Amino acid sequence: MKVELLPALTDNYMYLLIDEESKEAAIIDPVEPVKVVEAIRKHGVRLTTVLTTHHHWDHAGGNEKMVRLVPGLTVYGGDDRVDALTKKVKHSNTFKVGSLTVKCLFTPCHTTGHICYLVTKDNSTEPPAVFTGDTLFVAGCGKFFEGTAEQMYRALIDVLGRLPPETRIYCGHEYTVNNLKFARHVEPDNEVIKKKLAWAKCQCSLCIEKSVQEHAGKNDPVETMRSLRKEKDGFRVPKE
Ligand SMILES: C[C@@H](O)C(=O)SC[C@H](NC(=O)CC[C@H](N)C(=O)O)C(=O)NCC(=O)O
Repeated sequence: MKVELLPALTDNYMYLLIDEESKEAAIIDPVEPVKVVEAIRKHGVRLTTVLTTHHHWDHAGGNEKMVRLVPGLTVYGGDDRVDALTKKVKHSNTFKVGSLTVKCLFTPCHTTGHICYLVTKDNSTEPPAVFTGDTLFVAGCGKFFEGTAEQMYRALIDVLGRLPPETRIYCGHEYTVNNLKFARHVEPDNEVIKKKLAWAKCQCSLCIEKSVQEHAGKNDPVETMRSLRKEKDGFRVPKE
């Protein structure tokens, strides 16, 4: 299986899940459907499935447009409030996307109908993938908008915590640095947190640098600097 991360809005993530064997694909939380269409064209895949983690607008708000752009999609979700829902799922329900098996994990708390999707490939050594929406983030979890601490504990420890340790986790928002700063506040002497925070900050600046390098068409920071200076020298500030 292949997973392409598609950044959306300010800090959301959509994910394009591709079964390389059948070229069938699913999209998780397509809040920006036009970006999804561009990605499926780029990969030459057939999008058949929308996996909605929960009904909030920044996850399900693109569903109506998504089904207009790609007719015939099956839209999965665990809540009647999910836009364009065609198939309501419950805990442990399974279905296929090409040769991949998707298992629904009911993790109510952030919302009462929140579903995480566990994806495995049969007869393969590939590690599973789980799409956790707003239940689990890197170093944190979602707010308890419609649930209790008991429910979040169950979701994180009893459901997601029992997945094989090699499972790859794909969460719904980028909150890593803020979450780790809070973790450092809670455990100021924890060296693992300090190291992870330094790593996360570094990743953020690398991402920024990477997009600037892409703009400049260079893969070296000094060459990028040279190119940007030259570009700015000739830049006409647009009238607005
Ligand atoms: C309704 C929809 O917007 C959400 O539920 S988003 C998930 C939610 N995020 C926030 O409240 C914003 C947090 C802030 N911008 C940040 O960077 O941390 C959430 O559940 N956040 C978890 C948290 O720990 O804040």
